[in-house]
Amino acid sequence: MSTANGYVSNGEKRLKLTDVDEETLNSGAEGYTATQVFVKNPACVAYTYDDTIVMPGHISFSLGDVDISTKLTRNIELQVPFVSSPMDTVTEHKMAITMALQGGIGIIHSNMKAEDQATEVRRVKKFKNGFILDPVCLSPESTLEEVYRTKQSLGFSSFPVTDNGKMGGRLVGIISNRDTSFIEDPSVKVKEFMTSRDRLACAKDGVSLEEANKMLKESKKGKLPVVNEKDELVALIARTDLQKNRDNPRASKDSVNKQLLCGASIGTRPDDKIRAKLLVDAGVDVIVVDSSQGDSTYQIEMVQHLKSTHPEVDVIGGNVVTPSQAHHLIEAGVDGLRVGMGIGSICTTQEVCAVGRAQASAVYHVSKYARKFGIPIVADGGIKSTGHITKALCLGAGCVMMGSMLAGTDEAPGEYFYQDGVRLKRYRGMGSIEAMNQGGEKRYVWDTAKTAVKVAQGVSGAVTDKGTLQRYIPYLMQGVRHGLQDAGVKSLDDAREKLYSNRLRFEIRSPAAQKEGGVHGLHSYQKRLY
Ligand SMILES: NC(=O)C1=CN([C@@H]2O[C@H](COP(=O)(O)OP(=O)(O)OC[C@H]3O[C@@H](n4cnc5c(N)ncnc54)[C@H](O)[C@@H]3O)[C@@H](O)[C@H]2O)C=CC1
Ligand SMILES: O=c1[nH]c(=O)c2[nH+]cn([C@@H]3O[C@H](COP(=O)(O)O)[C@@H](O)[C@H]3O)c2[nH]1
Ligand SMILES: [K+]
Repeated sequence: MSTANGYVSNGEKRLKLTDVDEETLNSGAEGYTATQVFVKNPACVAYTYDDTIVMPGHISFSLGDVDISTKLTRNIELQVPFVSSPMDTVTEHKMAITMALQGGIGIIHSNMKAEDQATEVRRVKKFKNGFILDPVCLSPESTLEEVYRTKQSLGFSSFPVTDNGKMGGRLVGIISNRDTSFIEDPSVKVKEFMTSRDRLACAKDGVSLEEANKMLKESKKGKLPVVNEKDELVALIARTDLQKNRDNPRASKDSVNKQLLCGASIGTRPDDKIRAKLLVDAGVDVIVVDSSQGDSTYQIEMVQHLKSTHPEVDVIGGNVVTPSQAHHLIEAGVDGLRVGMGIGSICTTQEVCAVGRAQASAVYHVSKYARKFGIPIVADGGIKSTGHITKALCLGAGCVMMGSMLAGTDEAPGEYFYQDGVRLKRYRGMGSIEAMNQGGEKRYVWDTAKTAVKVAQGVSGAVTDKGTLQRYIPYLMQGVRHGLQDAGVKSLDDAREKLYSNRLRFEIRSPAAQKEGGVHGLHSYQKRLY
């Protein structure tokens, strides 16, 4: 398909894009350009996702042809435009691994010691599909009672046994259900009933997944320990994992070592330079400098430091919501920008500080400005549905960052709990009192008055169980593909091309129209997402 002068040649047929005359096109009958909605805006109103709606376009391609690959930063490309937020109830290594396997990326939060955050990054970078790199181990001196307790709390039944009871110790045996089924005395030691090393089939460090698979088939066992030349345990391979972990062709990987991509956030205190160094040593691919108001000398100085000290690592600055804020961070050298202030589901910033911006306006204005410098935008927060993601992408964002959408999945930190019969997980703002207390004093020691009052800019709550990301992310992707196809948009480049040439059209919905766009008038209904 080729485009010229607003005309599209589609095979033999030469279609004018909207198939209507100029007068109709300019009358509002075909919706409005983004400039009309967001720039020539006499009422000085800012809009967000729910206010806006995208006009349908012409579909000349199949759903499967919709390409949602994108750029996160100047140098990082992703197959899927989804980023998990650096929040302590959203992104630790499990979330980051799954996000990267699904083609997106996770940003490990910084509400923990710098060394621990670096360990989380290392776990993502060292991840190998099908290889469990941190299996829970037992010692030969553990008792049957301990085995039962560990089984019960973790939900799995096989454990490697090492001389020191830890990962990396010398492998001395393995315990599975079969070993424990006929023993009654809870004080019996593991060494008495384990399957000992001499009866175990083990793989050598460096084994490929295919070779391991073959060995598991031959041994007819459920687990295959991997050991190094000193017979120390380096990994465990589980048959059940192999079955579900088919290689993911979309996975986000670095070009050098083909390891999963991983991001991490830091703050703007002097100590954060040390944190950044540890993260870089752990192999982090992108650092997000995390502030609610990113246009500060603190952040500019931090961005300059990162770009001069670790030029190989991309830096995302923010958060910003205006072109002038963006300009300062672009000048400082950022490779990407994070957009959104006070619009997150757990945010109270606009209430508490009176500063921020409605998100659709923020995304449109900052994307349009940063594009001149080749800087992609992450639309951060306020995403409640696949429709919101599609709108963010149609307004110029390269990616969306999500908190509440991804909290409450199996891969998010924390345990599920029940409240009023509903299965929930905790989700809280990083500016909530609870999160600030967890983070220790780092944020307040800067206030010289010892009596400084902590002002919350977020709340602490819970979200419902969404199950595993392995199903949820494909659902989100497919929803976005449907939306883009309906808008007549074949890729994210195509979306931007149409946005800035006024061929992508929008309208503002009245409050009644927004109601109409949702489910209405039913006595009761069930909402199943997929
Ligand atoms: N996107 C959003 O709308 C919001 C996000 N948040 C999240 O909450 C967390 C905390 O955000 P913030 O409170 O903005 O953290 P922050 O650490 O950037 O800022 C807190 C305070 O410390 C000051 N400060 C920062 N660096 C300094 C330095 N080197 N010397 C002296 N003072 C310094 C700042 O000016 C500010 O007053 C982040 O995870 C952020 O993403 C919080 C509120 C809104
Ligand atoms: O005002 C705020 N107070 C907070 O305590 C807070 N914690 C996180 N964030 C921001 O919200 C984003 C996630 O928003 P969603 O849950 O809507 O996806 C995140 O990605 C952040 O940008 C906060 N904003
Ligand atoms: K909010």
